Amino acid sequence: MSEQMPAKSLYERLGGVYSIATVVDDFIDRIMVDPRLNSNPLVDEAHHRVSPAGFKYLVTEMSCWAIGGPQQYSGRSMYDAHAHLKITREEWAAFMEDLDATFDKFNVPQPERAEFIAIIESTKPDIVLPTAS
Ligand code: HEM
Repeated sequence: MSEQMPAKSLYERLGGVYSIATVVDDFIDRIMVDPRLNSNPLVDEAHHRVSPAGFKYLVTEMSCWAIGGPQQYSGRSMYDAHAHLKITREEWAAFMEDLDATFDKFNVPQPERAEFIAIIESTKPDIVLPTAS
C-alpha cells in the first residue's frame, strides 16, 4: 500500500453498518438459543428477558464503535453487563464457536475475522470472571 493511501478501518473493510448489523442479527439469533449458554440459568433468564431487537441494537452499536465506525456505544461496560451472569470459560468457548459459524456463513475473510476476534478476546477478562471457574 502506498504511503498516501491511509489504511481502511476494519469497519470500512467489513462493509459498514448494514453488513455489520446483518452479521450481528445472525449471531444473536444463534447465541440466544444455544443450549450450551442457556444451561447457565442466569444467562437463560437474561436471554429471555431482554428483547432481541434491543440486544442486537446494542451489540451492533458496540461492534461498530470498537472497529472504527462513527457510532458511539451507549450501553453498559462489559463488566457491568455480564458480572451478574457468572459466565464460565466453557460458555465463552461456545460463544466463540457460534461466532465462527456466523463468520463462516457470511464468508468473512480471514484477516478481518482475526482482527475482530482479537477485539472480542480483549473483553474476556471483564466477562469471564475468576470466581466463575
Ligand atoms: C459467553 C459470552 C457471552 C454471553 C453468554 C453473553 C450474554 C449476554 C446477556 C445475557 C446479556 C444481557 C444481560 C442483562 O441485561 O442482564 C448481555 C449483554 C450485552 N453483551 Fe454479552 N455475552 C457474552 C459476551 C459478550 C461479548 C464478547 C460482547 C462484546 C464484546 C458482548 C456484548 C454485550 C452487549 C453490548 C450487551 C448489552 C449491554 C447493555 O445492556 O447495556 N457480550 N450479554
